[in-house]
Amino acid sequence: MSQSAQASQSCCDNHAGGLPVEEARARIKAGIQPVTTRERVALRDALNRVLAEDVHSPVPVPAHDNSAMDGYAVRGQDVAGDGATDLEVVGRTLAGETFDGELGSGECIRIMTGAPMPAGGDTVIMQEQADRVGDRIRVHGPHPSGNHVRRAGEDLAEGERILAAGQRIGPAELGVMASAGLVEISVFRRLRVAFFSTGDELQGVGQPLGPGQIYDSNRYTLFAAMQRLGVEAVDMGVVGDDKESLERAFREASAFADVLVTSGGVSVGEADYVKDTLDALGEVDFWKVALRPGRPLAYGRLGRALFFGLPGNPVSVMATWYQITRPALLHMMGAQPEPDQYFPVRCAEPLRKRPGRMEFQRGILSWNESGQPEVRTTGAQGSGILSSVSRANCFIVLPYNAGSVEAGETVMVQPFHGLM
Ligand SMILES: Nc1nc2c(c(=O)[nH]1)N[C@H]1C(S)=C(S)[C@@H](COP(=O)(O)OP(=O)(O)OC[C@H]3O[C@@H](n4cnc5c(N)ncnc54)[C@H](O)[C@@H]3O)O[C@H]1N2
Ligand code: MOO
Repeated sequence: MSQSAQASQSCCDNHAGGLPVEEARARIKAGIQPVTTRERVALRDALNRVLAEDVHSPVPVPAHDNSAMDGYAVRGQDVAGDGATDLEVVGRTLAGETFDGELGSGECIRIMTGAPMPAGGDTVIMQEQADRVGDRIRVHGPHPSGNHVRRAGEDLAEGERILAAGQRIGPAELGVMASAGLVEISVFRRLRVAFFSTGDELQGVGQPLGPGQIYDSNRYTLFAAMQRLGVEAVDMGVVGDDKESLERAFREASAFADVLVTSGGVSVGEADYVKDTLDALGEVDFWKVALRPGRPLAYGRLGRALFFGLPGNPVSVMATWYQITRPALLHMMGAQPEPDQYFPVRCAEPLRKRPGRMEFQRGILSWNESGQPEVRTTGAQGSGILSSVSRANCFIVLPYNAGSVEAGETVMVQPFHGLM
């Protein structure tokens, strides 16, 4: 069994507790057409975008054989033997210059890191290993031929594929394309993702809280997660807990957005109209996933837009975003699937869990005093305790049928690194 399969071990026989997480993901993926529209963008505008085609290097990188050290470029055969060798310094090359001429027997040049190798020279001796007296150096051998030389094309050969279509562009990808001298690249268009919070109790930051009110944090979490993902996030604010307001907002979003993400109002309470509104104006594909926190998630379509109705609890928003919505959006963006990142690690503390749902508890992964990796809980795991996520650096992923965990047992963790 793969680690991810272990992490998500077989669920319930019926789906009364909600659809298994893998099934929810697979169903969503099967119904999504990835975007195909391409556009050319300048390198710096490509951060977080998805490559629409393979990228090849038009030049070798590095462009020429060059020195990896500050020192002296020599002919390898001159310094291959044991014992001392005296060489005459016949020139000097800094990075950005070239040596005009060819090294003869018994000759060397002063060379700096990054400077092209002189014709005839194939080996570099670090200056710490050479004694300079006037125009001569004395070195003690042997020095292997080719030492401290970086070969032309050793990073990228001319014509080599640097990156593949579907790859997401981060700092390293931007840098490697710049190293090949690329100016513009072809990427898929950005997804436009509308989002709003529902709830009459919600107040915006900067406003005093009235009786029974709370600050709206979900729009901040979602905005940040969308920025990180590289979609165009359109904030539609807070929509009241009434059918008319919801219908108006749903219609508005479906007219311009590829995806609508809402938070709150998807449970069974008396002001929970999100699922019914989706049913009335679009179609509900499924409601309820067997994960915790976040079970009442509603998924479906609203015209041409995908719809994710995330539960209102702040931690449920984060769990459902990272486990369900984000992978779906990546697929829709044209991105290659990310490798599963679940790792077994010793759990240093007991964890409370009831069988039935796959749980994404918040953990702190670290090295203990004995030099072993271990995970600890962030403490209370209520779905309203958002600080449990900000204190964590991983999800502790507990399978459906698992019960509580004893200290010392092995659990699967999914690090936030690269995810959040
Ligand atoms: N009788 C039942 N009650 C509940 C069930 C259930 O199965 N039966 N499920 C619980 C679970 S699990 C969840 S999760 C929540 C989800 O409910 P909703 O999606 O309808 O969310 P709300 O009721 O609107 O809000 C829940 C909670 O979160 C707070 N909230 C909402 N929006 C925001 C926001 N933008 N920023 C910060 N906090 C927010 C809200 O005030 C509530 O406290 O239902 C359980 N109930
Ligand atoms: O499934 Mo809910 O998100 O536990 O609070």
